[in-house]
Amino acid sequence: MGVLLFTVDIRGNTFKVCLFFYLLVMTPIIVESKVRSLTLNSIFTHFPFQSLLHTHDSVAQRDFEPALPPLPDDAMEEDEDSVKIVSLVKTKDPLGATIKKDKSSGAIVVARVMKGGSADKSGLIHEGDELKEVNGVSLEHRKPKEILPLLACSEGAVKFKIIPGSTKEDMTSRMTKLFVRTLFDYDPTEDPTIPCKDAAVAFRRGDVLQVVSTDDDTWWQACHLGDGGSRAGLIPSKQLHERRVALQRPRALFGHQHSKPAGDRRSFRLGRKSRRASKTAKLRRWSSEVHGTICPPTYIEVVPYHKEPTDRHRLIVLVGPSGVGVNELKRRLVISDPDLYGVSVPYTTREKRIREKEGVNYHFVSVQAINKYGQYRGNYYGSNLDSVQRVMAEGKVCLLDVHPSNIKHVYTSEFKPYVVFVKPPRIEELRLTRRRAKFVCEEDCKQVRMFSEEDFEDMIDQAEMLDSQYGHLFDKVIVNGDIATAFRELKAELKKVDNLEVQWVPAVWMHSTPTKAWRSCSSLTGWI
Ligand SMILES: Nc1ncnc2c1ncn2[C@@H]1O[C@H](COP(=O)(O)OP(=O)(O)OP(=O)(O)O)[C@@H](O)[C@H]1O
Repeated sequence: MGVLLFTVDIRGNTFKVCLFFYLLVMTPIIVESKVRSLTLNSIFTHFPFQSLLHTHDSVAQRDFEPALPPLPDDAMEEDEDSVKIVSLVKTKDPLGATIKKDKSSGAIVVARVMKGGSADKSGLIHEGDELKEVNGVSLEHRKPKEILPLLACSEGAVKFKIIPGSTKEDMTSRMTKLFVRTLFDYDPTEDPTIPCKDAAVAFRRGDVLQVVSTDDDTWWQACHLGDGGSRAGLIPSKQLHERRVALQRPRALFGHQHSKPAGDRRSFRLGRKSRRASKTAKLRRWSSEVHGTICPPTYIEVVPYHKEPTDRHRLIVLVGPSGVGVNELKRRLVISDPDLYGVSVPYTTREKRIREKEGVNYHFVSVQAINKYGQYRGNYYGSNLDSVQRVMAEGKVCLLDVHPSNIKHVYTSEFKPYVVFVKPPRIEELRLTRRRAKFVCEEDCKQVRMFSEEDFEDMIDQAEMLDSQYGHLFDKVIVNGDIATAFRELKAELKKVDNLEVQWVPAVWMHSTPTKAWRSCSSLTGWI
């Protein structure tokens, strides 16, 4: 008896149907049942064999595929090749595409296909495709917002009648591999211009995103680091964010603000001397003038930095308004581990306070000696780079206290600065902690500083200004309310930074020229 062997391919699964086994098993049974005389015909009419033949026929006729709806009559009127019926199975995730009305033709077209979304994975829907129908409902003369409910209420398979766009490019070849750190907050729920809120990616300042497409001048596509391979979403392009900031200064748009809005303290300020109000207004005016002349921070390209055991520690830059506790935190760090932490003693033109020591807290110098450094509250502060290099060469973590405007001098691969912003807490907590601290400090025979209400207000005002002007430079914000808590948090953070195997640092530190992906992002430039 011959062996009949055939192989069929059902949706990629290979099923080998081997009649040999059927006959091998069945023949002895047939023999035992005294049906030697049965003809081949009777074998073929046997039920299991019939089922086998039926299966074969189904596979041969591809009966297993989902039934497509009948081609609509009017489809025949159009060029046969240009009409596509696409059936996508809808999961709880969105389809991952946005639509718009083409201004010239009035047609509904696919505006964007999100990388990794259902539409993208299907490979059947592309940017520029014209949507004619959804589940048999014509989209003619409909607005995009009328179409969304049609999609929302459809369950299971959603059927589209599509006229493929004329410019179908290979999307994968256009995908960029670009990592950026975001330098502003973005909350799509507060952005009325986003084409589709569900298709957007929210982020906080400092997040690292993988940008997968910069094709569109207005909306880029990106996903959070670690979400690689998952669905990308829309983020404002660099150009869009710059335009928005130019139109609506001085604060970042559509995002949470890191520093407390002035409203917190406004009630306190009412009735205070007008001198305070005019001082604050002056600071704000200066801030918006500065913002008016420079590009607002948007994104900075970052690359992974793999720290080798032989690499020097990164420079730790501590910034904050005067009196917030930068020196106190530095002092505690050095006491806690003098072999690990070292300081570069800064220079200042301000007066020496009681019990401050020359060469320990500061080098106290005249204005003439230091005026090349940055100005801050009427006093000059500065640090000497040689002394920073000396501390780092000793293999220590160098703690540097500078005004943020001077960070640019150490923003290099040599120092790889990690910037910590020490921020004051709310004014109520400032009053409580700083006044209580007086007694603790006195018992401990340490330097005591008396703060006035005006000092607290100044500290909070300055913190807001620093945050709005230099916030994009900050890697970490520590609120110095309770000193023990702030110190613990800072120490843990520095330890983490020192031990992290992979750190995302500005690409300019690692490459002398921007990467190919960054160059491809048209007008992306430095931000400082
Ligand atoms: N969280 C805190 N609770 C109570 N007292 C604090 C706290 N942080 C700092 N102080 C005290 O506040 C005073 C000012 O702190 P510090 O000198 O560290 O400020 P600074 O930020 O270095 O300011 P400057 O740059 O003007 O010297 C010190 O007496 C310090 O002990």
